[in-house]
Amino acid sequence: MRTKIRNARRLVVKVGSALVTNNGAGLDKTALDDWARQIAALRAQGREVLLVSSGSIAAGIQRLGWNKRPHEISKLQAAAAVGQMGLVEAYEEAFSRHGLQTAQILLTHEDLTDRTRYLNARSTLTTLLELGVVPIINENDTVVTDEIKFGDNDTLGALVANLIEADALIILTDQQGLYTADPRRDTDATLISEGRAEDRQYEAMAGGAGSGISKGGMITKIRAAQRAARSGAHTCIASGREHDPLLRLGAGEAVGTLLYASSTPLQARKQWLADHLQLAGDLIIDDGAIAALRSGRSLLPVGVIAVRGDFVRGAAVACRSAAGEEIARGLVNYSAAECRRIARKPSAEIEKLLGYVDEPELIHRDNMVGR
Ligand SMILES: Nc1ncnc2c1ncn2[C@@H]1O[C@H](COP(=O)(O)OP(=O)(O)O)[C@@H](O)[C@H]1O
Ligand SMILES: N[C@@H](CCC(=O)OP(=O)(O)O)C(=O)O
Repeated sequence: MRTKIRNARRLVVKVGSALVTNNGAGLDKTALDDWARQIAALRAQGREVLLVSSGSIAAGIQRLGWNKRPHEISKLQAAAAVGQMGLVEAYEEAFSRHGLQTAQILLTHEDLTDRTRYLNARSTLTTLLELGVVPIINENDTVVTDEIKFGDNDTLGALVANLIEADALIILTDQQGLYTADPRRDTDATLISEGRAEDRQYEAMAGGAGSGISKGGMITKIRAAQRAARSGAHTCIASGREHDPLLRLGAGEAVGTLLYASSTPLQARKQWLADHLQLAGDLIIDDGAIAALRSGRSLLPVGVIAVRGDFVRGAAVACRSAAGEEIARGLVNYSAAECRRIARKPSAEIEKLLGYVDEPELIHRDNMVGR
């Protein structure tokens, strides 16, 4: 089973507040340096890594000299804004020692539920990965209110894993992994080595957060594993305080708890697309495009003969033959008006025709499911 992590090419690593801030004592730069070293080594093995890091609120509270976590949301948001500065600065410094550039990404729930923003976030992240940059992701605490908060970064880690179709989500925390009960409360609790992410028995074992500075606890990690599994990503929960947890997991060592997904990323994505798509329009495609789609390739504007309906970037549309047969469906990268302007044209002309280029494909094969 651990070969699943050894073979993972694209990984999301999530580190929690307790680890990042050494239980609220301020940013633990030694720990940050250590993760940066391990992530640089994983990158050198040809893997792509994104880091979801908590710690802005805890770091801000410490920077502002407050001795306890405030209750007012606006004060927490202010602390997050102050702390985030220090957080990204520390990561930038740590990764630059290994010749790696970093990028700050702040996301809200709405960014990942709105189709257009979803595609924008996805293309920014994949472009950063192509450029060899390590994205450092956190929740955008400045603009969130209760209803649209992820609420914890375990959920954010899983949504990012879904967004960029990661092979694995590694959650580093202050325990060795998932125990049969909260080890802070039950000294007889034993470590679970592995199981199916979807197995409901784990929810009953998991309790809330272990310290005043963390939010989620183990239950949000179990739910994150269930969510990550929906796009075929396997989740590992392991201690960030151990020696080289990321490298050992990458080498296939049985560290922490592995909660594996039962379906492959491709099956999971196709299932998601098949279940979720409410069609907003049609792209009528020529015989060349039909052949391309049937052999699993992306749809390019040059193969589109006509556009029906009125839709926005990110909407679900059907790709049909001139006779009306549905060949595939997927999430379109351009609005209906833009599609009409670039239909029948080579992708190289998109910029000239629209004044900008989002993607060379009208529908990327990763966002498409054949009928
Ligand atoms: N079954 C369990 N196994 C392990 N830890 C658990 C369990 N139930 C609750 N916990 C608690 O979850 C804590 C980790 O979550 P949390 O405090 O939110 O950390 P993080 O900041 O890493 O997200 C542990 O310190 C532990 O006390
Ligand atoms: N955006 C917040 C997230 C807090 C949070 O989720 O904490 P944790 O449960 O430790 O991952 C911060 O950076 O402080």
